Amino acid sequence: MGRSGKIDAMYELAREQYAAIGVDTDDALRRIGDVAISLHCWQGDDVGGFEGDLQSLGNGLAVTGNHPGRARTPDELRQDLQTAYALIPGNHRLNLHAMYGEFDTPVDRDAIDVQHFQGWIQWAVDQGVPLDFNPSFFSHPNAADGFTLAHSDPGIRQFWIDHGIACRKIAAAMGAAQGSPCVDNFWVPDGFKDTPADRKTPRERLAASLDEIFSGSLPPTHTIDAVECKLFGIGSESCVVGSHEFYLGYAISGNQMLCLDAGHFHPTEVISDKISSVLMYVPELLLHVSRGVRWDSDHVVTFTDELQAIMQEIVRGGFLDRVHIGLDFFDASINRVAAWTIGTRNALKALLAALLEPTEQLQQLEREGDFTARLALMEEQKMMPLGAVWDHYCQVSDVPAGRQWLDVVRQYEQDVLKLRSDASVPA
Ligand SMILES: C[C@H](O)[C@H](O)[C@@H](O)C(=O)CO
Ligand SMILES: [Mn+2]
Repeated sequence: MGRSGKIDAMYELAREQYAAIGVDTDDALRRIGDVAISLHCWQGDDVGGFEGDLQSLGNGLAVTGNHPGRARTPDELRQDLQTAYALIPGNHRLNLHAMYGEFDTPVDRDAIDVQHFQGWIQWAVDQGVPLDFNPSFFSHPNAADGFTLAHSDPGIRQFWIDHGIACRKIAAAMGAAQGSPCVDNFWVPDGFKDTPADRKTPRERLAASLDEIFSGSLPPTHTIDAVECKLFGIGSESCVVGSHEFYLGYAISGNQMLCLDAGHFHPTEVISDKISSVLMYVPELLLHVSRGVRWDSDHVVTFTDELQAIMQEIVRGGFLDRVHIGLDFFDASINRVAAWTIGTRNALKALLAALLEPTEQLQQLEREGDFTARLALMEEQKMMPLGAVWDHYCQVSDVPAGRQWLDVVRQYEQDVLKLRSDASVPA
């Protein structure tokens, strides 16, 4: 029997095994097929962007490593992304930062416009990859002292307000072109390295700036605003203006989507536990699925307990239609296409594992107070043949099952990535 036949046979056995505990694997596969994960463009070039002025990465973001093949142009980034999408089952999205526009001449952030994103919009339509968007409030001379929308200088604040307004218009144009809302996520780095004397006024300034940005009404069928909180960053260890409490309150009062990044809390604090609480008060949630190692280090997502818990919470709570799943990591020490592929495949594997749980049975046991059986069945679940269902999903999705995807990435590295050098950037 060939490999493909073996995958079919293993799936049939797995289907029986799951059916015996009341789980319909075909239904789980239908449901996962409807989930689009938003891949983050910034893994492909180490959060550099295409503004052409070689600003160093700042405002608490840091990428380490020098693996060959960083994308240097929008075309290279698109080619790399297409290589990754071809290795990931399902249809997914692209999360684009404003600094990744296509600029013939220098255009400052407050003056960017939809014309600078036409190449991306066309590519998204051609590829069937809907876009999400983010204003870029970092790596810019007007953010050099760590403050943007909460800056004490009204001129600097206005510059960033104009950037935020421009980005909402671009996101709405993307949503109109693709026929589905473009999630526009606001992460604002502002914060203090050392103990502030005044935490209140910067927060009032941030809220006022955001109010101005969000005052223009845009069709929710075109764009949905999200706001991303953070506990600390490099250089903002003592106080981040846009903290969790700040944005939870802001999103509830302004009806924005809240964004929870898995790396943005104390290392012992998990976002899986926050999902069901937050969704009682905000209509929708954006997740930045990331992996902090001791701090917000943005490691590639692996199949951790927390990743599994995040997906379990989404499925167990019936939240699949209210949670947007985005990725957020950047590792330049390994092949960047592999980083996307590993992280996205892991997110999907964890989601599939959650969809293959006997959720109703576990919740019934809990209602009855039978915590012994609940624990027993949760632990038995870990030995169920998830891998056989995953391989089948990859096979019917026409992407490599198992480790074969790595051969494709290695070949791409030889044929494409190793030929790139920073000394000869294509025009
Ligand atoms: C580049 C992204 O906007 C950034 O990672 C942001 O989402 C974040 O998480 C900052 O720590
Ligand atoms: Mn994030």
